[in-house]
Amino acid sequence: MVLANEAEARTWLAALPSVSRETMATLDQFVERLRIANASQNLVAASTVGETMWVRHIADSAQLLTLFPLRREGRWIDLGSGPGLPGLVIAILLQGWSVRLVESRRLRCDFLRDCVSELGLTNVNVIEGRVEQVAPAGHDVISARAFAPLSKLLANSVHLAGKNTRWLLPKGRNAVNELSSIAPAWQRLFHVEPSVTDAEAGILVGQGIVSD
Ligand SMILES: C[S@@+](CC[C@H](N)C(=O)[O-])C[C@H]1O[C@@H](n2cnc3c(N)ncnc32)[C@H](O)[C@@H]1O
Repeated sequence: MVLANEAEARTWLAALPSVSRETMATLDQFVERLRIANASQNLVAASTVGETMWVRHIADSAQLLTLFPLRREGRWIDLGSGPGLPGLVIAILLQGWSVRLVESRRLRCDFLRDCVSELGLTNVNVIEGRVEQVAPAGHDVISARAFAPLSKLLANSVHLAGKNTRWLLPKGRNAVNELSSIAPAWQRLFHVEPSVTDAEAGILVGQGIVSD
């Protein structure tokens, strides 16, 4: 199944477990802030701002929740969040979870902090800095969209993972190639799931770490 347009994306999202009318309203607020901010800083591709924001960004982020057994609480970290994709969308959808957004660019962090405050989110921590410098800590989920090539991503973030960590890595049309580029021991931890927003795109889903 691939979402064909904005109306389908909204309907699909509204049918996810625990997505209330209030949640949809908060997502609408986020989309509006993204549209406005994109006029002054390049947060998302301009071609996606008019007609495909819900498919390309909101549903594309939210689909990560369908790829593992969801608990009520947990610790999620999103690497290279940019304007909060997927991390801020996840924080809106999973208000029982603690969500950390790591982003190195100050202006983007300003946008994230403004959104957190305007949307009244209490479960988000914006970390302004580089992923590789975040203090070692365990997380239940690590996500990263369009952040870094897979081998570099893993090398720079393994200190944030443990044996139970779920990796959720949207990799677009290059998912299979990227997976084949890493060491076999790491490859065995991952598989590719299809994306609901692009028939040719894949999401790398992994579990745990390779210990030496
Ligand atoms: C291509 S953008 C993707 C943003 C967002 N994940 C998305 O899908 O729209 C990559 C983001 O990662 C950030 N970034 C790059 N290297 C980083 C690092 N080492 N630590 C933290 N953020 C980084 C960039 O500033 C940029 O906002």
